[in-house]
Amino acid sequence: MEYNHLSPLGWNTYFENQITQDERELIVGKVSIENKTNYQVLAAGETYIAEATGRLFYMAETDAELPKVGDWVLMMEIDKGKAVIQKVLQRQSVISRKVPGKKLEEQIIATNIDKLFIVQGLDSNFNLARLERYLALAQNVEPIIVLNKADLCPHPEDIVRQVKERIKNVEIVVAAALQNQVSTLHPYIKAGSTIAIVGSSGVGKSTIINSLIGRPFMATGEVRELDSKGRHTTTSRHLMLLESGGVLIDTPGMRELQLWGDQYSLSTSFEDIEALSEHCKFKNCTHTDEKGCAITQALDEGSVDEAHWINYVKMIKELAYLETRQDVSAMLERKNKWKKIHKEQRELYKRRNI
Ligand SMILES: Nc1nc2c(ncn2[C@@H]2O[C@H](COP(=O)(O)OP(=O)(O)OP(=O)(O)O)[C@@H](O)[C@H]2O)c(=O)[nH]1
Ligand SMILES: [Zn+2]
Repeated sequence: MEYNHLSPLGWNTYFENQITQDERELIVGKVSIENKTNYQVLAAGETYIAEATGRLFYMAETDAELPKVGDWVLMMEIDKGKAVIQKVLQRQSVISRKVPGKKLEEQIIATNIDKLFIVQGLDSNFNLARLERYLALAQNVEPIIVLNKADLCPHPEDIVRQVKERIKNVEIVVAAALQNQVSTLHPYIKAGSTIAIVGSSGVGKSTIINSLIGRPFMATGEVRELDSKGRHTTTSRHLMLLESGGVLIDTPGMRELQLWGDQYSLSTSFEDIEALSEHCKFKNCTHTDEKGCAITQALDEGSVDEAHWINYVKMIKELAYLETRQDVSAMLERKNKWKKIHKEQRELYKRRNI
């Protein structure tokens, strides 16, 4: 395989099969930082500062189609260390949320992820409902719950038990990153696999990364040095290749995590409830006050936790709203876009006189 050298970064045949004969001359790279106006891209033995072509911007119907951290891109070198991104290869997985605020748009957190470390502190930050919400991000990736700051909790095993009672079939590890106790994470970090780290602000994501790589990760400095214009750019996601193998993606702490997806995103956190709902009398049961609802019956019997159910109903409502509105916004976007294209085409024809 002529792209063998890319496998430590997670390259595989899924991506290779997308490259046409004509595109074989282009440089393949992985987006490691997204800046305001450009990207840092890792390729064979070289780090590039790259911009997306105007065509790529023009063709993108939404921001989500533009290069994001974790993406495999095809580039053309224009100068030493500088390149232009021509194409984003189709993603194997996407972690995204709804943009904060009222807008109904997707915000991509990272792409082409194999595993997701969902971090929570074992201090006052610990919150089961929030864990259930973060698990909805893990589509097509393996989630691992990381309970950090074990040093601040007298009995971490009690919390682990609590999580296990509510969330089935998800691995849970305990860490104390400030004390460099992160060895519980090592088994998940393998050569060629990409892991994103998510969690609210202050749970210790950066401390975990620093402890894993054994030195402080000076992201801002590196970016300033690499930015061709020497500008101070605020970056929010960083992809790094570990010396021991494996790729880590750090993400900014999130204040609110609004969902972007469909009902299937709930199947990890609410596997038990979804299984029960098959026995509801009505197909469109909302599991609130219908007769013959298997879930409310289980609640009455005490076999389903009430807080777990309340969170399920809340999240399912949020997704249902999105599903009805998503179509509308997608349609509007497409419409505006086509209007723009038709207008430009007409102008082009006019200039060419055809
Ligand atoms: N006691 C204790 N404190 C920790 C631990 N891990 C991180 N901290 C502290 O928690 C605070 C936040 O840690 P960060 O690593 O900056 O958290 P973060 O998740 O990267 O935060 P954002 O960058 O805002 O998303 C810092 O003061 C850390 O020293 C831990 O295991 N135990
Ligand atoms: Zn029901």
